[in-house]
Formats: sequence, C-alpha cells, structure tokens
Amino acid sequence: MTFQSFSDGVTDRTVPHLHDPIARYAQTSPERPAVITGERTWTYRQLDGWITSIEHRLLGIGCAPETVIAIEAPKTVNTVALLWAVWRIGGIACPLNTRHPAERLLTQSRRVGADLLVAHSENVVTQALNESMRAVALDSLSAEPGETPALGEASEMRPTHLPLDARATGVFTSGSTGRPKIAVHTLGNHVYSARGSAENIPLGLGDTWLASLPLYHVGGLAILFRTALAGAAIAMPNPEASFSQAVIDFRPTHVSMVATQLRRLLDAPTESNVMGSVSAALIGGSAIPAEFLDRAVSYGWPVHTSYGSTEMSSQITTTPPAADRKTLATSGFLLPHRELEIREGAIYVRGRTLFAGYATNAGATGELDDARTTGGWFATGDLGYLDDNGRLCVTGRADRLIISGGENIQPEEIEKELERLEGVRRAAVVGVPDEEFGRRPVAFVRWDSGADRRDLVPELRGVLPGYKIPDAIHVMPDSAVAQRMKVDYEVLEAAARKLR
Ligand SMILES: O=C(O)CCC(=O)c1ccccc1C(=O)O
Repeated sequence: MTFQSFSDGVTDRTVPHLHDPIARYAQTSPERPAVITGERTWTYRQLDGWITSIEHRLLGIGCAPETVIAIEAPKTVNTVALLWAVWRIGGIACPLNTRHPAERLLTQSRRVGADLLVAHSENVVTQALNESMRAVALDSLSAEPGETPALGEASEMRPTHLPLDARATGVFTSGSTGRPKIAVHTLGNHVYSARGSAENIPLGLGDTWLASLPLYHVGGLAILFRTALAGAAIAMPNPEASFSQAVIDFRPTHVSMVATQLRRLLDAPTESNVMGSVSAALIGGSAIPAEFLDRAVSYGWPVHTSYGSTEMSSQITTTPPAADRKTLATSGFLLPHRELEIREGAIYVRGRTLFAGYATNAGATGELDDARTTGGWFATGDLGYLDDNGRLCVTGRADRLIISGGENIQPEEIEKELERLEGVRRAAVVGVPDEEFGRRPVAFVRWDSGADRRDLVPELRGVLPGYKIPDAIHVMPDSAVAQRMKVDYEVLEAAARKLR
C-alpha cells in the first residue's frame, strides 16, 4: 500500500468571511479593469455598481440567503455580474449547460430545487412559467444600470462580507456515463481554490485571464474567483470567436484550456507566437496527448498541466511555471489548501477545496450526500501514483479498468498510444466480455480527414505488450462522440458487443 500525504500547511483558524473582493477593489482601485469584452471595459467601480443593482432587483423579487437560482445564460459580462449578485445575497447559483434543450434545462432546475430560474432564452422563460416555475429573463434582471453609482456609493449600502461556509454553487458534473450529479460548493471552496492557484500561477494587477471555459463548469467559475481575488481582469470573448482569435484579440496574460482547445490552437493557421502575450496557460480537464504537449513546449508556450475535478473546485495538482518536459508529462504538484493520498493505487483528496457534497432529492439547500470516506477523504475514482519528486501521475479511471486474464489493462494507456499514431484524431477503448479472459479490450478510432486508414495493430505491437493489443479496432460511430470530442463509452460498449 502506498501511503503518502501532503498537508497544505495552513495552521491559521478558518477565516469565516471574505471581504467581497469586487467591492474592495471598487474602493481601492476603482478604475482598474474588471471585465473586458470586445466592445468595452468595465472597471471594478462600474462592475460593483452593476452587481449592486442586480442585488437589489434580486432582493426585490424575494431572493434571500440560500435562495437557489438556476441560471441559463451565455458567457457574458451580464452573467458575471449576475453571479456575483447571487453570491452577495447569499444565494446558491446553479449555472446550467446552455447547450441543453429547454426541457432538460427545466428538469435540471427542478433537480437543484431552484426557487428561481434566470434564463437568457425567451423560450425557456416561457416554458418555465407555463410549468408554474418562477422564472425571469436575464436581460430584465441583469440589465446594466443607466448610471453607474458614484465612487464608493454602491458598496456602502450593504455589508460586503461574504460567509465562506455558505453554499454558493451547484454544478452539474460532466460524468462520462450515467446521470450527472450536482456538486454543491461553498464560497470558501472557490476562494481557497483560487488562493492555492495563485501561489503556483502568479496573478495580479494588470493581468487578464481569458474566460475560455463555460461558466457552468467549475473551471470557468474558477476564473471569476481567481481574477476577482487578484484584482485582475476577465476577458470575455465573443461566443462566436475561436479560441485562437480570442487570444489574438485580447492578448490575455492567462488562459485556461482543455486538450481540444490546445489542439485547435496548434492546428490553427496562426504563427506559433499567437501565445506571445500569455504568461500562463492552464491545461486541464483530461490527459493531454504527448504530441500536443511536445509541440506546445517546442513553441515555448508557458503551459501548466493540471489534475482537477468538479468536486475539488478545479485544480488539485498543477505543474509550476517553467516546468521541464518531464514534469509537464505529469499532473504536477499538490497545491496549497488541498491534501492528497494514494491508497492502493487510487487517488483520494480532501481539504478546503473539497465540495460540500452532492445534492440529493432535496436540491442544493437540502441535506447533501457528502460522499466522503473515513477521515473526510473523497475517492476521486481516478488511479495514479506520486513519483519520487512528489509529482502526481494519473493513469486512468478506476471504473474503466479492464481485467483480462488476471492482468490489469488501463484503457487510457491504449488510447494514448493509438492517438500518438499518424492520422488518429481520437481513440476510445472499452472492455467487452470474453469467455476465455473475462474481458478484452476493443478499440474505436476517429480518423483525421484525409488520413491513411490502415490496420493499426502492427504499429501498436511495437509499443504495447500482446495482451494489451485490442482484439479489434473499429471506426468510431458518430453517435458516440459529443461536443468537445467527449466519448460516450456506454454507446461504444454496446457497439463493441454487437460487432463481435
Ligand atoms: O477536471 C475537471 O473537472 C476540472 C477541470 C478544470 O477545472 C479545468 C479544465 C481546463 C482548464 C483549467 C481547469 C482548472 O482547473 O481551472
């Protein structure tokens, strides 16, 4: 049994309140940019005033501490202002995936126990009202006040201390299979996540973090907290703009991206110096194929690889600035305010960034399923180890492990090798029942357009032991691939059985 534990070294007593960072910067550096869009810049003073006006509208329609507010809203400055207003009144914001159809949005609003649905789409508001749900249009609620209040006026109206142990968000986890769970975070979870992040990736006055991830994912929300705590600015790209265009337009100092965005950036017909303004590119969400990492490193891009989860309020481990190639191949070092332990090859975590629990049928305010084992540890479901230097190496998901003839096969390892081969855009490996071995791996690949579609088995033989060579390699059906190249393994398991 491996047993290694890192403490965050924090010995101070829990600070129960946070001085609202936007109100604070509105006082101390009112003219500093808080949000930048293609059209204009909002200063901390202007954003603070805007938040205050939304706060009053929310209070005016009966919202109070612990009110659950489901939000269907695009990634815009209005949504940022709305979110901070919800946190100011002590509400619980549940941002919904805007790609879902209206029916699903209403179901999700019910699941979080929403007292109010704020929706960008008129159709969603109408349908909600038809089903006697309380709903209001984003535009009417978060319209910018006609006149921005004079300096200091806004923040003096209410106490601006936010309780860190209050529930602040309910986020739908993007599990690869099954019904998404609702992870409920406290405000303190997000705040300590941001503080630990800042100790590894410096962020300060004058910096700009591109809001390149959806606000309904924890990685998008984390950008709000990191920038607000640092007095930095968020750049809100036009929803139609590509990632590379947004980087060119805003010249941000910081970006967050998933592997697909990194790949698009590498493939974009721009020069390698597109990242010239960027001092930190945080890459998370999944493992990054070695080939992309190599190219990014060869361009000198300041990448940070990371391992995080919704339940841990984004990053858990991250590589430091200017890490060498070997370190970047790992998920990096444990950040402050988190603890990590490996038990029998499985990754357990706890600490100040660990969420409050999953919402049960009682919604985001009710009793939570706190999902912890003894000692407050949370099983991430991921497998991995800490290397001799204390860097985390993630090897795969526990629930995807294929046991074949008594041997453990981590499908992610085969996927990684397949994706390294010329012309393979995406690979997915699933286990299928087998009389002789119990289970055997079967692979699916998605080819690049114009790729030489060939038998890949001989190439795999050079890099994998025989028992890890898939019994078959099929072309991935379109029905198994969702947005962002996310694969539905359940669809593939069914397909693999049929194809046998
Ligand atoms: O894996 C997860 O669910 C969290 C991923 C995440 O938050 C993230 C994803 C991509 C880029 C940056 C981040 C981040 O940790 O901020």
